[in-house]
Amino acid sequence: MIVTLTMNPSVDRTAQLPAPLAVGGVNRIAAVDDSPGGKGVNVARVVAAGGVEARAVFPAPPEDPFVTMCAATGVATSVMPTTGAVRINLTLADPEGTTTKINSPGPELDAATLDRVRSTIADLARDAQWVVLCGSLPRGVEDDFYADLVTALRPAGARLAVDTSDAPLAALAARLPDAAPDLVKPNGEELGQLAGVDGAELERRAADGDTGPVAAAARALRERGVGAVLVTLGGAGAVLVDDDETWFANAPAVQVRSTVGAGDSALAGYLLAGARGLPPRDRLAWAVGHGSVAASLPGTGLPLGLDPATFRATLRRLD
Ligand SMILES: O=P(O)(O)OC[C@@]1(O)O[C@H](CO)[C@@H](O)[C@@H]1O
Repeated sequence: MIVTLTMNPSVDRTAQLPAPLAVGGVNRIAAVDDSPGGKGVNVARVVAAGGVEARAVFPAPPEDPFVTMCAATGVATSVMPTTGAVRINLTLADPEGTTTKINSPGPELDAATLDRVRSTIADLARDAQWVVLCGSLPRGVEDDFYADLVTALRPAGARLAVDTSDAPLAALAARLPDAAPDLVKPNGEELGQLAGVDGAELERRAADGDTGPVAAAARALRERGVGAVLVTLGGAGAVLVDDDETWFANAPAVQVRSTVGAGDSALAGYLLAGARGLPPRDRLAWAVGHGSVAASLPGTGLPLGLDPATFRATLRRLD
């Protein structure tokens, strides 16, 4: 089983604009769609659709519309009861595939909810292959919540993945190697935050076809105890450092409609390939295959139940 934790789930509201966003102007919406989101919820949905048991853990009021939306997807959930309504994250999507995301802070969590989350995750970790800690931390949660969880869950034996950004990511980086996860899935900017280098420069170089600096930063993280590093670079492809191998995959040519959920789908693809015992190059091919299909779908569109025969990534070994 793969367990995901989403501390700050969201109703993902996608507003389709008929023309590119006019900042400072009046924008009219052509269509609106709501779907259940939050990184761990997305990962669990893709993993379950790929045929591997998954469970999404998140705090929410039991009567919140978000809980009903999640139930309708069929994904198994453990809802940690809270009182603050689940946030609404807005995506402004234009016809050229540019997405502007406006994420809300989310409701504050109290100490009792945090205790419940910790003990539920610790129980589930005993029977899980992976526990995946995902997304931003809402108010009331200390920045080192994920770093503490990695340390606390280590004896349970499940492998641990973290996909977060900004302050919680910086807190994790400051606690390496003691709080080193088995997998991190940064984008270029987040890799910079983790490795203490300029992430914008990593992204610029990768966009120019030079993935050497990304690979070097990812390898440096392995030297600080992180098991594997899956770096998603959008249209510039992806890099995986895993089992002492470094691989690059180009991004398959797709018409990009919305990148929301593409990174989560890539992470799920990696986990699905791993569940089949496939080696690093295939784990990266599956990651890129799932990520690129997600990017081709509107809103928080997820690749649910893909045929691996359709994956088109070109892979190159970098070491
Ligand atoms: O605010 P966070 O927790 O960093 O990210 C939340 C979010 O942007 O991540 C998912 C896409 O990765 C969306 O479903 C969701 O709206």
